[in-house]
Amino acid sequence: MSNTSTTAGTIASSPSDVVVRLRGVGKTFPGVIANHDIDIDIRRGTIHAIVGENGAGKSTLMKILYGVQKPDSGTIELDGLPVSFATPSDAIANGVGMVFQHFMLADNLTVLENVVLGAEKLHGIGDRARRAIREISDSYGLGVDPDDLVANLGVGARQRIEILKVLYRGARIIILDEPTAVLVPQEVDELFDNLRELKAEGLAVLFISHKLDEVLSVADEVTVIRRGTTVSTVPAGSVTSKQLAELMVGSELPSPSTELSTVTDVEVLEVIDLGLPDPRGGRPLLDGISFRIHRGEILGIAGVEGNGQAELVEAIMGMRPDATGRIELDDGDIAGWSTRRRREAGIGYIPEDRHRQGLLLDAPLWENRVLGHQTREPNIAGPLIDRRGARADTERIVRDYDVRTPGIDTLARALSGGNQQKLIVGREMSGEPSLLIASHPTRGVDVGAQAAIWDHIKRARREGLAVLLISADLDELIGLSDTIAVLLRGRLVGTFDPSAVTPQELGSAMTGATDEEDRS
Ligand SMILES: Nc1ncnc2c1ncn2[C@@H]1O[C@H](COP(=O)(O)OP(=O)(O)OP(=O)(O)O)[C@@H](O)[C@H]1O
Repeated sequence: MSNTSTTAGTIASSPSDVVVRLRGVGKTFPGVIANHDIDIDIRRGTIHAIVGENGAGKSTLMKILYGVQKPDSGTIELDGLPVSFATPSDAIANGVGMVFQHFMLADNLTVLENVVLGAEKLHGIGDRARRAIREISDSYGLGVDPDDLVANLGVGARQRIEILKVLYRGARIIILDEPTAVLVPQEVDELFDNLRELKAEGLAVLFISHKLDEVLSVADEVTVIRRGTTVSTVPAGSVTSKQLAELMVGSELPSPSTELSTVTDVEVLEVIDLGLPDPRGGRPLLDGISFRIHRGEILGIAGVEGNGQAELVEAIMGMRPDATGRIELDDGDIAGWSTRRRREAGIGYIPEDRHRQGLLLDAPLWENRVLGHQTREPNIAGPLIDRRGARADTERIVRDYDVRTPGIDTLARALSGGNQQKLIVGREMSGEPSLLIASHPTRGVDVGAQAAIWDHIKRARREGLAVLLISADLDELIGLSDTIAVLLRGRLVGTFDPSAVTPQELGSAMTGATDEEDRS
Protein backbone atom coordinates (compact mmCIF):
# COMPACT_ATOMS: atom_id res chain seq x y z
CA MET A 1 0.00 0.00 0.00
CA SER A 2 1.29 3.43 -0.90
CA ASN A 3 2.10 6.04 1.69
CA THR A 4 1.34 9.08 -0.40
CA SER A 5 -1.18 11.71 0.43
CA THR A 6 -3.20 11.03 -2.70
CA THR A 7 -3.97 7.40 -1.82
CA ALA A 8 -7.25 8.31 -0.21
CA GLY A 9 -8.54 10.19 -3.21
CA THR A 10 -8.09 7.23 -5.55
CA ILE A 11 -10.11 4.76 -3.51
CA ALA A 12 -13.18 3.58 -5.36
CA SER A 13 -15.94 4.57 -3.02
CA SER A 14 -18.87 2.29 -2.45
CA PRO A 15 -20.76 2.61 0.82
CA SER A 16 -21.12 -1.14 1.21
CA ASP A 17 -17.37 -1.85 1.10
CA VAL A 18 -16.04 -3.20 4.37
CA VAL A 19 -12.56 -1.80 4.91
CA VAL A 20 -11.99 -3.05 8.47
CA ARG A 21 -13.43 -6.30 9.74
CA LEU A 22 -12.90 -7.37 13.35
CA ARG A 23 -14.00 -10.84 14.39
CA GLY A 24 -13.85 -12.34 17.87
CA VAL A 25 -11.26 -9.84 19.09
CA GLY A 26 -10.32 -10.22 22.75
CA LYS A 27 -7.83 -8.71 25.19
CA THR A 28 -7.32 -9.59 28.83
CA PHE A 29 -5.33 -7.66 31.42
CA PRO A 30 -4.51 -9.23 34.79
CA GLY A 31 -7.89 -9.65 36.46
CA VAL A 32 -9.82 -7.76 33.74
CA ILE A 33 -11.35 -8.86 30.45
CA ALA A 34 -11.10 -5.55 28.58
CA ASN A 35 -12.39 -6.92 25.26
CA HIS A 36 -14.00 -10.19 24.22
CA ASP A 37 -15.84 -11.40 21.13
CA ILE A 38 -15.66 -8.01 19.42
CA ASP A 39 -17.23 -8.10 15.96
CA ILE A 40 -17.31 -4.90 13.89
CA ASP A 41 -17.44 -4.04 10.21
CA ILE A 42 -16.30 -0.55 9.26
CA ARG A 43 -17.29 0.57 5.79
CA ARG A 44 -15.26 2.88 3.61
CA GLY A 45 -16.80 6.28 3.09
CA THR A 46 -18.56 6.24 6.45
CA ILE A 47 -18.25 7.80 9.88
CA HIS A 48 -18.50 5.11 12.52
CA ALA A 49 -18.92 5.99 16.21
CA ILE A 50 -18.00 3.78 19.15
CA VAL A 51 -19.95 4.42 22.35
CA GLY A 52 -20.03 2.70 25.72
CA GLU A 53 -19.79 3.22 29.45
CA ASN A 54 -16.50 4.05 31.17
CA GLY A 55 -14.39 0.94 31.23
CA ALA A 56 -16.48 -0.78 28.53
CA GLY A 57 -13.33 -1.35 26.49
CA LYS A 58 -13.44 1.33 23.78
CA SER A 59 -9.89 2.64 24.17
CA THR A 60 -8.47 -0.86 24.36
CA LEU A 61 -10.17 -1.73 21.09
CA MET A 62 -8.86 1.40 19.35
CA LYS A 63 -5.38 0.70 20.67
CA ILE A 64 -5.56 -2.81 19.22
CA LEU A 65 -6.56 -1.43 15.84
CA TYR A 66 -3.70 1.10 16.01
CA GLY A 67 -1.06 -1.44 17.05
CA VAL A 68 -0.54 -0.10 20.59
CA GLN A 69 -2.02 -3.24 22.21
CA LYS A 70 -1.79 -6.76 20.89
CA PRO A 71 -5.04 -8.77 20.96
CA ASP A 72 -5.05 -12.19 22.65
CA SER A 73 -7.61 -13.58 20.25
CA GLY A 74 -9.60 -12.84 17.12
CA THR A 75 -8.77 -11.53 13.67
CA ILE A 76 -8.43 -8.13 12.03
CA GLU A 77 -8.86 -7.78 8.28
CA LEU A 78 -8.15 -4.73 6.17
CA ASP A 79 -9.75 -4.89 2.73
CA GLY A 80 -10.34 -8.59 3.24
CA LEU A 81 -6.73 -9.43 4.10
CA PRO A 82 -5.68 -10.47 7.61
CA VAL A 83 -3.28 -8.09 9.34
CA SER A 84 -1.41 -8.04 12.63
CA PHE A 85 0.15 -4.85 13.93
CA ALA A 86 3.03 -5.05 16.39
CA THR A 87 3.44 -1.26 16.60
CA PRO A 88 1.68 1.93 15.52
CA SER A 89 4.21 2.18 12.66
CA ASP A 90 2.77 -1.07 11.27
CA ALA A 91 -0.73 0.38 11.54
CA ILE A 92 0.33 3.60 9.80
CA ALA A 93 2.10 1.65 7.04
CA ASN A 94 -1.22 -0.11 6.44
CA GLY A 95 -3.23 3.11 6.29
CA VAL A 96 -4.57 3.25 9.86
CA GLY A 97 -4.00 6.58 11.67
CA MET A 98 -5.02 7.80 15.10
CA VAL A 99 -5.63 11.28 16.53
CA PHE A 100 -5.30 11.23 20.31
CA GLN A 101 -7.16 13.48 22.72
CA HIS A 102 -3.96 15.09 23.94
CA PHE A 103 -2.33 16.63 20.92
CA MET A 104 1.31 15.83 20.37
CA LEU A 105 2.51 18.94 18.59
CA ALA A 106 5.64 20.94 19.33
CA ASP A 107 4.62 24.54 20.01
CA ASN A 108 7.89 26.09 18.94
CA LEU A 109 7.81 24.50 15.48
CA THR A 110 5.81 25.37 12.36
CA VAL A 111 2.97 23.29 11.03
CA LEU A 112 5.24 21.96 8.29
CA GLU A 113 7.94 20.94 10.77
CA ASN A 114 5.40 19.20 12.96
CA VAL A 115 3.86 17.33 10.07
CA VAL A 116 7.10 16.10 8.50
CA LEU A 117 8.71 15.15 11.83
CA GLY A 118 9.30 11.40 11.62
CA ALA A 119 7.97 11.24 8.05
CA GLU A 120 10.82 13.01 6.27
CA LYS A 121 11.17 10.18 3.76
CA LEU A 122 7.77 10.83 2.20
CA HIS A 123 8.20 14.27 0.67
CA GLY A 124 11.36 15.62 2.28
CA ILE A 125 11.27 18.63 4.58
CA GLY A 126 11.10 21.49 2.10
CA ASP A 127 8.95 22.71 -0.76
CA ARG A 128 7.75 19.28 -1.81
CA ALA A 129 6.42 18.68 1.70
CA ARG A 130 4.91 22.17 1.78
CA ARG A 131 3.08 21.49 -1.49
CA ALA A 132 1.83 18.11 -0.23
CA ILE A 133 0.50 19.73 2.96
CA ARG A 134 -1.28 22.45 0.98
CA GLU A 135 -2.75 19.86 -1.35
CA ILE A 136 -4.14 17.77 1.51
CA SER A 137 -5.37 20.83 3.36
CA ASP A 138 -7.21 22.05 0.24
CA SER A 139 -8.70 18.74 -0.75
CA TYR A 140 -10.20 18.13 2.70
CA GLY A 141 -11.01 21.75 3.54
CA LEU A 142 -8.69 21.79 6.57
CA GLY A 143 -7.53 25.38 6.15
CA VAL A 144 -4.01 24.61 7.40
CA ASP A 145 -1.09 26.88 6.50
CA PRO A 146 2.21 24.96 6.57
CA ASP A 147 4.18 28.04 7.67
CA ASP A 148 2.11 28.97 10.73
CA LEU A 149 3.81 28.60 14.09
CA VAL A 150 1.87 26.07 16.17
CA ALA A 151 2.22 28.22 19.30
CA ASN A 152 -0.07 30.81 17.66
CA LEU A 153 -2.87 28.36 16.85
CA GLY A 154 -5.98 27.49 18.83
CA VAL A 155 -7.34 24.11 19.81
CA GLY A 156 -9.44 23.53 16.70
CA ALA A 157 -6.54 24.34 14.36
CA ARG A 158 -4.21 22.04 16.29
CA GLN A 159 -6.66 19.23 15.92
CA ARG A 160 -6.82 19.82 12.17
CA ILE A 161 -3.03 19.60 12.04
CA GLU A 162 -3.17 16.25 13.85
CA ILE A 163 -5.69 15.05 11.28
CA LEU A 164 -3.49 16.35 8.49
CA LYS A 165 -0.51 14.54 10.00
CA VAL A 166 -2.21 11.17 9.68
CA LEU A 167 -3.49 11.97 6.18
CA TYR A 168 0.04 12.97 5.19
CA ARG A 169 1.18 9.51 6.26
CA GLY A 170 -1.39 7.94 3.95
CA ALA A 171 -4.16 7.03 6.41
CA ARG A 172 -7.41 5.72 4.92
CA ILE A 173 -8.85 4.76 8.26
CA ILE A 174 -8.74 7.51 10.86
CA ILE A 175 -9.42 6.87 14.51
CA LEU A 176 -10.23 9.83 16.78
CA ASP A 177 -10.42 9.50 20.56
CA GLU A 178 -13.13 11.82 21.94
CA PRO A 179 -12.30 14.55 19.41
CA THR A 180 -14.97 17.01 20.54
CA ALA A 181 -14.14 17.00 24.27
CA VAL A 182 -11.95 20.10 23.94
CA LEU A 183 -13.90 22.05 21.32
CA VAL A 184 -16.49 24.85 21.49
CA PRO A 185 -19.72 24.33 19.48
CA GLN A 186 -18.52 26.26 16.43
CA GLU A 187 -15.34 24.18 16.35
CA VAL A 188 -17.37 20.99 16.71
CA ASP A 189 -19.37 21.98 13.63
CA GLU A 190 -16.15 22.66 11.72
CA LEU A 191 -14.66 19.33 12.79
CA PHE A 192 -17.77 17.52 11.66
CA ASP A 193 -17.59 19.28 8.28
CA ASN A 194 -13.98 18.07 8.01
CA LEU A 195 -14.99 14.52 8.90
CA ARG A 196 -17.73 14.62 6.26
CA GLU A 197 -15.11 15.69 3.70
CA LEU A 198 -12.95 12.72 4.66
CA LYS A 199 -15.87 10.39 4.27
CA ALA A 200 -16.81 11.93 0.91
CA GLU A 201 -13.29 11.11 -0.27
CA GLY A 202 -13.81 7.47 0.63
CA LEU A 203 -12.01 7.34 3.96
CA ALA A 204 -13.38 5.57 7.00
CA VAL A 205 -13.59 7.62 10.18
CA LEU A 206 -13.86 5.86 13.51
CA PHE A 207 -14.40 7.89 16.63
CA ILE A 208 -15.07 7.38 20.32
CA SER A 209 -17.46 9.79 22.02
CA HIS A 210 -19.52 10.15 25.16
CA LYS A 211 -21.67 12.89 23.61
CA LEU A 212 -24.51 10.93 22.15
CA ASP A 213 -26.30 13.82 20.45
CA GLU A 214 -23.13 14.64 18.56
CA VAL A 215 -22.69 11.00 17.63
CA LEU A 216 -26.16 10.93 16.13
CA SER A 217 -25.62 14.17 14.23
CA VAL A 218 -22.48 13.07 12.40
CA ALA A 219 -22.14 9.28 12.39
CA ASP A 220 -23.54 6.89 9.81
CA GLU A 221 -23.28 3.88 12.07
CA VAL A 222 -22.87 3.48 15.81
CA THR A 223 -21.40 0.47 17.59
CA VAL A 224 -22.29 0.07 21.26
CA ILE A 225 -19.79 -1.69 23.50
CA ARG A 226 -20.89 -3.05 26.86
CA ARG A 227 -18.68 -4.87 29.35
CA GLY A 228 -15.97 -5.51 26.77
CA THR A 229 -18.06 -6.72 23.86
CA THR A 230 -20.05 -5.35 20.95
CA VAL A 231 -23.76 -5.45 21.75
CA SER A 232 -24.99 -3.94 18.49
CA THR A 233 -24.21 -1.77 15.50
CA VAL A 234 -27.07 0.47 14.43
CA PRO A 235 -27.60 3.09 11.71
CA ALA A 236 -27.43 6.47 13.46
CA GLY A 237 -30.75 7.47 11.90
CA SER A 238 -32.58 4.62 13.59
CA VAL A 239 -32.03 5.46 17.29
CA THR A 240 -32.42 8.30 19.79
CA SER A 241 -29.68 9.28 22.22
CA LYS A 242 -31.79 7.89 25.07
CA GLN A 243 -32.02 4.54 23.31
CA LEU A 244 -28.27 4.55 22.73
CA ALA A 245 -27.64 5.28 26.42
CA GLU A 246 -29.93 2.43 27.36
CA LEU A 247 -28.11 0.07 25.01
CA MET A 248 -24.86 1.15 26.71
CA VAL A 249 -26.01 0.37 30.24
CA GLY A 250 -28.41 -2.45 29.38
CA SER A 251 -31.35 -0.90 31.25
CA GLU A 252 -33.56 2.17 31.33
CA LEU A 253 -32.14 5.46 32.57
CA PRO A 254 -33.94 7.78 35.00
CA SER A 255 -34.97 11.22 33.67
CA PRO A 256 -33.04 14.21 35.07
CA SER A 257 -34.85 16.30 37.68
CA THR A 258 -35.09 20.09 37.63
CA GLU A 259 -33.61 22.13 40.46
CA LEU A 260 -34.61 25.19 42.41
CA SER A 261 -31.95 27.79 43.17
CA THR A 262 -30.07 27.22 46.42
CA VAL A 263 -27.90 30.36 46.29
CA THR A 264 -27.58 32.12 49.67
CA ASP A 265 -26.03 35.48 50.53
CA VAL A 266 -23.24 33.96 52.65
CA GLU A 267 -19.98 34.55 50.83
CA VAL A 268 -17.53 31.63 50.66
CA LEU A 269 -14.96 32.85 48.14
CA GLU A 270 -14.17 36.36 47.05
CA VAL A 271 -11.50 36.97 44.45
CA ILE A 272 -10.45 40.60 44.10
CA ASP A 273 -8.40 41.94 41.22
CA LEU A 274 -6.47 38.73 40.69
CA GLY A 275 -3.59 39.07 38.28
CA LEU A 276 -0.80 36.89 36.99
CA PRO A 277 2.09 38.24 34.93
CA ASP A 278 3.39 36.31 31.93
CA PRO A 279 6.91 35.15 32.89
CA ARG A 280 7.90 35.70 29.25
CA GLY A 281 6.86 39.34 29.40
CA GLY A 282 3.76 39.08 27.22
CA ARG A 283 0.13 39.93 27.99
CA PRO A 284 -0.79 39.01 31.60
CA LEU A 285 -2.10 35.46 31.94
CA LEU A 286 -4.75 36.76 34.35
CA ASP A 287 -5.84 40.36 34.54
CA GLY A 288 -8.23 42.10 36.94
CA ILE A 289 -10.26 39.00 37.80
CA SER A 290 -12.92 39.65 40.48
CA PHE A 291 -15.90 37.52 41.50
CA ARG A 292 -17.77 36.12 44.49
CA ILE A 293 -19.22 32.69 45.15
CA HIS A 294 -21.79 32.14 47.93
CA ARG A 295 -22.92 29.10 49.86
CA GLY A 296 -25.11 26.98 47.62
CA GLU A 297 -23.89 28.66 44.43
CA ILE A 298 -22.12 27.29 41.36
CA LEU A 299 -20.18 29.81 39.30
CA GLY A 300 -19.35 28.37 35.89
CA ILE A 301 -16.37 29.59 33.90
CA ALA A 302 -16.61 29.17 30.14
CA GLY A 303 -13.68 29.68 27.82
CA VAL A 304 -11.69 28.20 25.00
CA GLU A 305 -8.82 26.19 26.47
CA GLY A 306 -5.73 28.26 27.07
CA ASN A 307 -7.47 31.53 27.99
CA GLY A 308 -6.41 31.48 31.63
CA GLN A 309 -8.61 28.75 33.12
CA ALA A 310 -5.70 26.61 34.30
CA GLU A 311 -3.91 29.67 35.71
CA LEU A 312 -7.03 30.88 37.53
CA VAL A 313 -7.49 27.54 39.24
CA GLU A 314 -3.80 27.25 40.09
CA ALA A 315 -3.74 30.77 41.53
CA ILE A 316 -6.70 30.01 43.79
CA MET A 317 -5.07 26.74 44.84
CA GLY A 318 -1.77 28.43 45.74
CA MET A 319 0.32 27.04 42.91
CA ARG A 320 1.15 30.41 41.38
CA PRO A 321 3.32 32.34 43.84
CA ASP A 322 3.56 35.32 41.49
CA ALA A 323 -0.21 35.90 41.47
CA THR A 324 -1.34 39.34 42.68
CA GLY A 325 -4.61 40.46 44.27
CA ARG A 326 -6.72 39.08 47.10
CA ILE A 327 -8.32 35.67 47.56
CA GLU A 328 -10.68 35.56 50.53
CA LEU A 329 -12.04 32.29 51.83
CA ASP A 330 -14.70 32.68 54.52
CA ASP A 331 -13.51 36.27 55.16
CA GLY A 332 -9.79 35.48 55.57
CA ASP A 333 -7.19 36.37 52.93
CA ILE A 334 -5.57 33.10 51.88
CA ALA A 335 -3.37 34.58 49.15
CA GLY A 336 -0.15 33.73 50.99
CA TRP A 337 -1.18 30.22 52.06
CA SER A 338 0.28 26.92 50.84
CA THR A 339 -1.85 24.59 48.73
CA ARG A 340 -2.02 22.15 51.60
CA ARG A 341 -3.32 24.77 54.01
CA ARG A 342 -5.94 25.84 51.49
CA ARG A 343 -7.10 22.24 51.14
CA GLU A 344 -7.21 21.87 54.92
CA ALA A 345 -9.30 25.03 55.14
CA GLY A 346 -12.01 23.24 53.18
CA ILE A 347 -11.25 23.48 49.46
CA GLY A 348 -11.87 20.37 47.37
CA TYR A 349 -9.89 20.39 44.13
CA ILE A 350 -10.57 18.40 40.97
CA PRO A 351 -7.57 19.19 38.75
CA GLU A 352 -7.63 19.51 35.00
CA ASP A 353 -4.92 16.96 34.37
CA ARG A 354 -5.73 13.82 36.29
CA HIS A 355 -2.48 12.11 35.42
CA ARG A 356 -0.17 14.92 36.41
CA GLN A 357 -1.98 16.40 39.38
CA GLY A 358 -4.79 14.11 40.43
CA LEU A 359 -3.36 10.64 40.83
CA LEU A 360 -0.30 8.56 41.56
CA LEU A 361 -0.73 6.14 38.69
CA ASP A 362 1.53 3.49 40.15
CA ALA A 363 -0.11 3.51 43.56
CA PRO A 364 -3.22 1.52 44.50
CA LEU A 365 -6.61 3.22 44.68
CA TRP A 366 -6.67 3.41 48.46
CA GLU A 367 -3.34 5.26 48.57
CA ASN A 368 -4.73 7.62 45.98
CA ARG A 369 -7.62 8.24 48.37
CA VAL A 370 -5.07 9.52 50.89
CA LEU A 371 -3.24 11.71 48.34
CA GLY A 372 -3.61 15.40 49.22
CA HIS A 373 -5.81 14.43 52.19
CA GLN A 374 -3.12 12.87 54.34
CA THR A 375 -3.66 15.24 57.24
CA ARG A 376 -7.39 14.68 57.56
CA GLU A 377 -9.90 12.10 58.66
CA PRO A 378 -10.58 9.34 57.85
CA ASN A 379 -6.99 8.99 56.70
CA ILE A 380 -5.21 9.74 59.97
CA ALA A 381 -5.30 8.41 63.49
CA GLY A 382 -3.17 10.71 65.66
CA PRO A 383 -0.02 11.49 63.71
CA LEU A 384 -0.18 8.32 61.61
CA ILE A 385 -1.94 7.26 58.41
CA ASP A 386 -4.99 5.22 59.33
CA ARG A 387 -4.85 2.44 56.75
CA ARG A 388 -8.08 0.89 57.85
CA GLY A 389 -9.98 4.19 57.80
CA ALA A 390 -8.58 5.14 54.40
CA ARG A 391 -9.32 1.73 52.92
CA ALA A 392 -12.88 1.71 54.22
CA ASP A 393 -13.49 5.17 52.82
CA THR A 394 -12.03 4.13 49.44
CA GLU A 395 -14.55 1.26 49.39
CA ARG A 396 -17.28 3.84 50.03
CA ILE A 397 -16.10 6.04 47.13
CA VAL A 398 -15.89 3.04 44.80
CA ARG A 399 -19.49 2.19 45.76
CA ASP A 400 -20.98 5.71 45.77
CA TYR A 401 -19.30 6.84 42.58
CA ASP A 402 -19.52 3.50 40.79
CA VAL A 403 -15.77 3.22 40.18
CA ARG A 404 -15.44 0.04 38.10
CA THR A 405 -12.40 -1.78 39.49
CA PRO A 406 -11.48 -5.27 40.63
CA GLY A 407 -10.68 -3.78 44.07
CA ILE A 408 -9.08 -0.95 46.02
CA ASP A 409 -5.62 -2.52 45.76
CA THR A 410 -5.69 -2.15 41.97
CA LEU A 411 -3.21 0.40 40.64
CA ALA A 412 -4.75 3.66 39.42
CA ARG A 413 -2.99 3.13 36.08
CA ALA A 414 -5.12 0.06 35.35
CA LEU A 415 -8.43 1.95 35.57
CA SER A 416 -10.09 3.33 32.45
CA GLY A 417 -9.93 7.12 32.13
CA GLY A 418 -13.50 7.67 33.22
CA ASN A 419 -13.11 5.50 36.29
CA GLN A 420 -9.95 7.36 37.32
CA GLN A 421 -11.96 10.56 37.11
CA LYS A 422 -14.78 9.15 39.25
CA LEU A 423 -12.26 8.24 41.96
CA ILE A 424 -10.87 11.80 42.03
CA VAL A 425 -14.32 13.37 42.17
CA GLY A 426 -15.29 11.03 45.02
CA ARG A 427 -12.13 11.89 46.95
CA GLU A 428 -12.48 15.65 46.52
CA MET A 429 -16.15 15.62 47.49
CA SER A 430 -15.42 13.77 50.73
CA GLY A 431 -14.87 15.54 54.01
CA GLU A 432 -17.61 18.08 53.21
CA PRO A 433 -15.57 20.84 51.57
CA SER A 434 -17.01 24.34 51.77
CA LEU A 435 -15.64 25.18 48.33
CA LEU A 436 -15.07 22.89 45.36
CA ILE A 437 -12.76 23.97 42.56
CA ALA A 438 -13.78 21.65 39.76
CA SER A 439 -11.86 21.65 36.47
CA HIS A 440 -13.71 19.58 33.88
CA PRO A 441 -15.19 17.30 36.54
CA THR A 442 -16.87 14.95 34.09
CA ARG A 443 -14.42 15.00 31.19
CA GLY A 444 -14.19 11.51 29.78
CA VAL A 445 -16.94 10.01 31.93
CA ASP A 446 -19.96 8.33 30.33
CA VAL A 447 -23.48 9.80 30.36
CA GLY A 448 -24.64 7.66 33.27
CA ALA A 449 -21.63 8.52 35.44
CA GLN A 450 -21.88 12.16 34.41
CA ALA A 451 -25.48 12.32 35.63
CA ALA A 452 -24.41 10.65 38.89
CA ILE A 453 -21.54 13.14 39.45
CA TRP A 454 -23.88 16.04 38.71
CA ASP A 455 -26.31 14.65 41.28
CA HIS A 456 -23.55 14.43 43.90
CA ILE A 457 -22.53 18.05 43.21
CA LYS A 458 -26.15 19.28 43.28
CA ARG A 459 -26.84 17.49 46.54
CA ALA A 460 -23.75 19.05 48.13
CA ARG A 461 -24.80 22.45 46.80
CA ARG A 462 -28.18 22.08 48.51
CA GLU A 463 -26.25 21.56 51.71
CA GLY A 464 -24.25 24.73 51.14
CA LEU A 465 -21.29 23.79 48.93
CA ALA A 466 -19.90 26.66 46.83
CA VAL A 467 -18.45 25.58 43.48
CA LEU A 468 -16.15 27.13 40.92
CA LEU A 469 -16.82 25.04 37.82
CA ILE A 470 -14.49 25.19 34.84
CA SER A 471 -15.71 23.17 31.91
CA ALA A 472 -15.44 22.85 28.15
CA ASP A 473 -18.80 21.07 28.12
CA LEU A 474 -21.32 23.85 27.63
CA ASP A 475 -24.26 21.62 28.45
CA GLU A 476 -22.61 20.93 31.80
CA LEU A 477 -22.01 24.63 32.44
CA ILE A 478 -25.56 25.55 31.49
CA GLY A 479 -27.09 22.63 33.38
CA LEU A 480 -25.22 23.12 36.65
CA SER A 481 -24.25 26.77 37.03
CA ASP A 482 -26.17 29.56 38.72
CA THR A 483 -24.12 32.09 36.77
CA ILE A 484 -21.68 31.64 33.88
CA ALA A 485 -18.73 33.98 33.38
CA VAL A 486 -16.62 33.90 30.22
CA LEU A 487 -12.84 34.01 30.41
CA LEU A 488 -11.08 35.37 27.33
CA ARG A 489 -7.35 36.15 27.15
CA GLY A 490 -7.05 36.17 30.93
CA ARG A 491 -9.99 38.52 31.59
CA LEU A 492 -13.60 37.94 32.55
CA VAL A 493 -15.47 39.40 29.60
CA GLY A 494 -19.12 38.86 30.45
CA THR A 495 -21.59 37.07 32.66
CA PHE A 496 -24.59 35.09 31.47
CA ASP A 497 -27.75 33.67 32.96
CA PRO A 498 -27.62 29.93 32.20
CA SER A 499 -31.40 29.72 31.91
CA ALA A 500 -31.40 32.26 29.09
CA VAL A 501 -28.18 31.62 27.15
CA THR A 502 -27.66 29.17 24.27
CA PRO A 503 -24.45 27.18 23.68
CA GLN A 504 -23.98 29.15 20.44
CA GLU A 505 -24.13 32.50 22.26
CA LEU A 506 -21.64 31.27 24.81
CA GLY A 507 -19.40 29.94 22.06
CA SER A 508 -19.40 33.37 20.40
CA ALA A 509 -18.44 35.13 23.63
CA MET A 510 -15.70 32.58 24.24
CA THR A 511 -14.10 33.23 20.88
CA GLY A 512 -14.48 37.00 21.21
CA ALA A 513 -16.95 37.08 18.32
CA THR A 514 -19.39 39.26 20.31
CA ASP A 515 -18.77 42.28 22.49
CA GLU A 516 -21.63 41.88 24.89
CA GLU A 517 -20.54 43.13 28.27
CA ASP A 518 -23.12 41.72 30.60
CA ARG A 519 -26.26 39.79 29.81
CA SER A 520 -27.37 38.69 33.25
N1 LIG B 1 -3.00 -1.36 30.83
C1 LIG B 1 -4.04 -1.88 31.52
N2 LIG B 1 -3.83 -2.70 32.58
C2 LIG B 1 -4.85 -3.25 33.26
N3 LIG B 1 -6.16 -3.02 32.97
C3 LIG B 1 -6.43 -2.21 31.94
C4 LIG B 1 -5.40 -1.59 31.17
N4 LIG B 1 -5.97 -0.84 30.20
C5 LIG B 1 -7.31 -0.97 30.38
N5 LIG B 1 -7.59 -1.80 31.42
C6 LIG B 1 -8.92 -2.20 31.89
O1 LIG B 1 -9.67 -2.62 30.76
C7 LIG B 1 -11.02 -2.21 30.85
C8 LIG B 1 -11.39 -1.42 29.62
O2 LIG B 1 -10.70 -0.17 29.65
P1 LIG B 1 -10.77 0.89 28.47
O3 LIG B 1 -9.79 1.96 28.79
O4 LIG B 1 -10.65 0.20 27.16
O5 LIG B 1 -12.26 1.43 28.64
P2 LIG B 1 -13.00 2.64 27.91
O6 LIG B 1 -14.28 2.10 27.37
O7 LIG B 1 -12.10 3.29 26.94
O8 LIG B 1 -13.32 3.59 29.15
P3 LIG B 1 -13.39 5.22 29.32
O9 LIG B 1 -14.66 5.64 28.66
O10 LIG B 1 -13.46 5.39 30.81
O11 LIG B 1 -12.16 5.78 28.71
C9 LIG B 1 -11.13 -1.42 32.15
O12 LIG B 1 -11.64 -2.28 33.14
C10 LIG B 1 -9.71 -1.06 32.49
O13 LIG B 1 -9.55 -0.96 33.88
